Amino acid sequence: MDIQTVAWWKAIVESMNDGVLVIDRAGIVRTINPEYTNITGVTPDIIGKPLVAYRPGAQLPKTLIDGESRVGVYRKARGREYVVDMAPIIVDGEIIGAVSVCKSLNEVHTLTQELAKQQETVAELKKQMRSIYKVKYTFEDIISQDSKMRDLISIAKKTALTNLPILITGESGTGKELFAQSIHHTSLRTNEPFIAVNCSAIPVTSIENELFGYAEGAFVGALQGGKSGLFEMADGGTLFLDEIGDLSMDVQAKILRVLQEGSIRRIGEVVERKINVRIVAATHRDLRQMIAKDLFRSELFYRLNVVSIQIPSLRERKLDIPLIINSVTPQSYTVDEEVMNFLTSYDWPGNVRELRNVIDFAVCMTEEKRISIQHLPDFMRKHHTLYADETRIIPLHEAVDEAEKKILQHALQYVGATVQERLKLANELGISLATLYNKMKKYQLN
Ligand SMILES: Nc1ncnc2c1ncn2[C@@H]1O[C@H](COP(=O)(O)OP(=O)(O)OP(=O)(O)O)[C@@H](O)[C@H]1O
Repeated sequence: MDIQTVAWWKAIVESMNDGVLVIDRAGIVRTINPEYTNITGVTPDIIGKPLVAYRPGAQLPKTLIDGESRVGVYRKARGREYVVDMAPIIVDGEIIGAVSVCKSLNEVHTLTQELAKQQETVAELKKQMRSIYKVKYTFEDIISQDSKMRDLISIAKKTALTNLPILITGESGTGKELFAQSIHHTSLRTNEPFIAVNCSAIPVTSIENELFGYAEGAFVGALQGGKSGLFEMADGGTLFLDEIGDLSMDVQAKILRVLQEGSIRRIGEVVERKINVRIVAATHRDLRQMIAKDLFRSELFYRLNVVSIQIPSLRERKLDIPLIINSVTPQSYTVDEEVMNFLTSYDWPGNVRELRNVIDFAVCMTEEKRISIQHLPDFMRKHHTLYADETRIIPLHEAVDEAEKKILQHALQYVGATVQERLKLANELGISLATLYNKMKKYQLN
């Protein structure tokens, strides 16, 4: 080696952040760098002397004999702690020396402390995430004295403790999410996240990104570092897939795959990520009918419908109406008997949600802490005049409108939003598709 090359290698070794000591084939120390002195306290006067004479416990000379590398050897000398990696230096198949590279344990301690700090931050963030995704409702919040509802609550409580998928069906506002939250609360996953996804509210173009996440650069506008999806966020907890009947066949197939494999693949990524998620799905649609029309995958239905909870509409459990009214009305308020009777006989297309809204509104309107018919929303007062007072003569067109609205409201609950389904409904109703859309607009039905 010429002088320039030797100077070059010396400069490299001296600039290293790890301590370096090199011995030749005879076990004589040929070089050490300043960091070696920093870490071990051994000064450069060792150079040119046999290592074992200076450091009797040194293992580096063994490397000369067996040619084996030694990694992470712990050493403590002169009150200093460090770890050493040792390797033979081989040229043309012959061991011509050995090198020892050491790292101070102070640095390792600092890194360990830094790691522990980061782990604490991750644990704290996880805790915060759990509190964000904590459920609000429990089974105690489900108000009902209906025997069918009591049976459903009992089934839900029992199955909550398992990992079985649950499918909750029922009209809008019947309490599907209330059941889903209560199930999570009672389950062993209660301290893990409850993630609710309204499948009908997420645009078709982003539903897959939201559910499965994506890798960096998966598409234009993808976040740096990629993004985890809702399945990943719910890991360890419960994923509530609300309005599952509104998902395209394509997305249904992908969800089915996730459930079968127990793992997800972010969009644009090839690695599979294991997930442990309990699925509770809900819909107001008749999935069996959708299967018959090739709008829902039967394999997914059977996978989700392991436990089936079919919540009856409020009009099918009228006894619950006064109970719910009383629970929503503040204690110091009274409700006129006329109001109670009228609300109990009403059909409640929006179920418990609509009933709660009507009472909240009436409580706001009354000034004497007494709810009478006049405090109900306009559309209900109209309905009351139409139906409650049978002796009163009302314009026929108002009665016809009201009846028409009720029929449409009811029918629309059971059909999807596609043109084909609406056309089929229009045919069943004996009107054209255009007339159906006009009437939906007139009565503000979606
Ligand atoms: N049996 C019940 N007792 C008390 N409150 C109820 C009951 N059922 C529903 N509610 C209340 O009614 C509202 C609507 O309930 P929830 O959101 O669970 O209905 P949903 O069936 O999931 O509706 P959607 O299909 O429109 O999403 C909530 O405020 C919920 O607390």
